[in-house]
Amino acid sequence: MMDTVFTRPIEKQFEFDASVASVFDDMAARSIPFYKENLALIARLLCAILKENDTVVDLGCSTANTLLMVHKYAKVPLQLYGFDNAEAMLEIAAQKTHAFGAKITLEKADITTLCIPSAEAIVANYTLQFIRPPKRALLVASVCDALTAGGVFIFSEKIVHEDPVLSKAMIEVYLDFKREQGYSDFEISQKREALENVLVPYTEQENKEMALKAGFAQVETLFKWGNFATYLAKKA
Ligand SMILES: C[S@@+](CC[C@H](N)C(=O)[O-])C[C@H]1O[C@@H](n2cnc3c(N)ncnc32)[C@H](O)[C@@H]1O
Ligand SMILES: O=C(O)C(=O)C[C@]1(C(=O)O)C=C[C@@H](O)C=C1
Repeated sequence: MMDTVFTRPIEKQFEFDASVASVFDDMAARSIPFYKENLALIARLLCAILKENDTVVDLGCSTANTLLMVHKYAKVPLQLYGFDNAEAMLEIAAQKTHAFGAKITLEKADITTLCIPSAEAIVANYTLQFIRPPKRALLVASVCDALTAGGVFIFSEKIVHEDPVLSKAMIEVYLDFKREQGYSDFEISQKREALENVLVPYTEQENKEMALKAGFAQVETLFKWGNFATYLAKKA
C-alpha cells in the first residue's frame, strides 16, 4: 500500500502505529536511499559468514524485510529471530513470513529491556536512532554481550555530519531524493516535524565510538549514501 500518512495534517509525534505499519514497506523503500540494495548486501554478507544452525537476531525487525532477505540468500538452515514492540508491524511480518514459507520466530519485546538471545549475528537496521541516547549505549553493550566470540553486529542509521554546512547541504540532497520518490513538500515537512526529537541521529564518529565503547573490537562502514550509513562491528 502507498504511504500517504503525512498527506494529512499531523496531530502527534512519529509513532510506529497501525497506519505506519500498513504502509511501512513503501515508506521505507521511498524514504531510505538504497533500502533494498542495502538489506540485500547485509543478507548476502551474513550468509557468506554464517554456518549451519547459526542464529541471527533482528532488533526492530518491523515487517521482517531484513530477515526475509537473509532467508532468501541462506545456503544452510539458520535460526532467525525478529523482535519489535509494535504489534501492527509484527502482524504484517507474520503474514509475509508465512507467505514466503520462511521459518522466523517473531516476538513482541522492548529491545531496551530484552534479554537478547545468544547469536552469531545481530542486526538493527534504522532502529537505534529511535532509542534515547543513554539507553542506546546500554543496548549496544547488551548486543555485544549477547554475541558469540567473533560475532557481528550490523546496524544502519540516519546520520548527521560534523560540519554544519555539509550537514545542511546533505539534508537538502536527501529532501530532493524524497521529492523524486513522489513525496510532496507538505508531506516532507510534516514528517520532518513528526520525527523531531523522536529520531535522534548520530555522526559517523559517534556511531563508531558507541560500538567501540560497548566492547566491540572493530567497527567499519559497510554502506553509505549521504545521510544514511550501515556499520559492521565485530566482537573479538
Ligand atoms: C525504521 S523501523 C526498522 C526497520 C527495519 N529494521 C527494516 O530494515 O525494515 C524501526 C522499528 O523499531 C521498532 N522499535 C523502536 N523502538 C523499539 C523498542 N524500544 N523495542 C522494540 N522495537 C522498537 C519500531 O516499532 C519499528 O518497527
Ligand atoms: O523519512 C525520513 O526522514 C526518515 O528518516 C526515514 C525513516 C528512517 O530513517 O527510519 C523514518 C521513519 C520510517 O520508519 C522510515 C524511514
